[in-house]
Amino acid sequence: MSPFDRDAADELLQPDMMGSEAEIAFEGALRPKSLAEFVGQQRVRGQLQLLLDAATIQNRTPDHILLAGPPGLGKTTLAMIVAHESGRPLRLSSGPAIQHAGDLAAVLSSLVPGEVLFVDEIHRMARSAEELLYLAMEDFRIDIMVGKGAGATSIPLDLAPFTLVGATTRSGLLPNPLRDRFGFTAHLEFYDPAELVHVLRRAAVMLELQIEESALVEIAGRSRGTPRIANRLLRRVRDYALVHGGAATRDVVRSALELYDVDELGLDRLDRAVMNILLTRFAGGPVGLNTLAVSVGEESETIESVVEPFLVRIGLIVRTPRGRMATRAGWEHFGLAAPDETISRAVRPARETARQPLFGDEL
Ligand SMILES: Nc1ncnc2c1ncn2[C@@H]1O[C@H](COP(=O)(O)OP(=O)(O)OP(=O)(O)O)[C@@H](O)[C@H]1O
Repeated sequence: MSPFDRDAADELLQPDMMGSEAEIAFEGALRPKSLAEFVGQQRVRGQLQLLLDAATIQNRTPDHILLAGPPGLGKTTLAMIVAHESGRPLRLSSGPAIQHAGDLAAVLSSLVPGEVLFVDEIHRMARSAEELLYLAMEDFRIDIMVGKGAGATSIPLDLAPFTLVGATTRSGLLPNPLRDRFGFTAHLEFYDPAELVHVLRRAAVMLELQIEESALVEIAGRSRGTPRIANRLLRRVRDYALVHGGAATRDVVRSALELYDVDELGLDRLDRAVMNILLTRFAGGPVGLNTLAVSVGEESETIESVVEPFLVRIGLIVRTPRGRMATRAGWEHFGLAAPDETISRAVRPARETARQPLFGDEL
């Protein structure tokens, strides 16, 4: 088997793939309800808290918020927290569901005063709807077009004040006029293993699973910095411990995750395919993102929003002005010798980070 093969891990490690109904229900139950309960993202939490407190003092709706970052890092959860903490109702929608200006007009005109409108994948909303949103965000007003051609007229419609919370994995795709209308943009970062251990410990309690601390650290190190994946791996470990009738120890975690081909760094089939092409066909790069995407038969959006941020973060590739390049650690992870001029980057030491004091005061 080539080091680039193995695909059983795919379903477990895809942060943008939702699982079974049971998993969705589990995710829902796990969502923290307040900023204080939300693990990690200390900076974003502080910024959001200030924004919400200021709105409360002034007795107005909080400013519009854009949440940007890879899938599974907690954007939906934060939107729910914004509504919960400010005591306002929440309406859920998504960019792909808004394919016409009329779809958005229907949602906006039915909002109650102060409602929080969450639009997931906002970069996938139709252009015509985006334009309608500019005025709505700025003045709480929309112009509805009636009729066609020369006889068309626009009827202004006042809206209830609302807070838009947009989520995107591709903030670069949002047109500037839309981006500029958000009072605050939060960039969510991948989680450190210590933070994931905290997320996992909370989930283990909900699953009524007895699990050793070292086992949590082991799962955290393989979770791609993503709480959704950490929780998903924990469920598989729970199954394994249940079937084999033992406590969830570090060895049990290793055996369970080996069964699912989740390697020590948490790489999946697509990561391996990208690394394979980069190392073997392009001699480690530099190579452009689109070329990589075409070579592995995947959308460049997926490579850019899911694969690349993770590979860069763990130090297997770097972005250079001429394209993406494999690092020395990237070559070595696949058991290949790096050319002399290769850039050195340490693989982000998942376990070592986790051995440091686990939680700061903010957790
Ligand atoms: N900071 C956190 N603390 C605890 N649990 C978290 C945290 N962030 C995310 N989770 C958990 O991870 C799961 C996924 O989170 P969520 O759905 O909010 O991610 P998302 O960024 O909206 O993903 P997507 O972009 O795919 O919709 C949820 O079960 C949530 O409870």
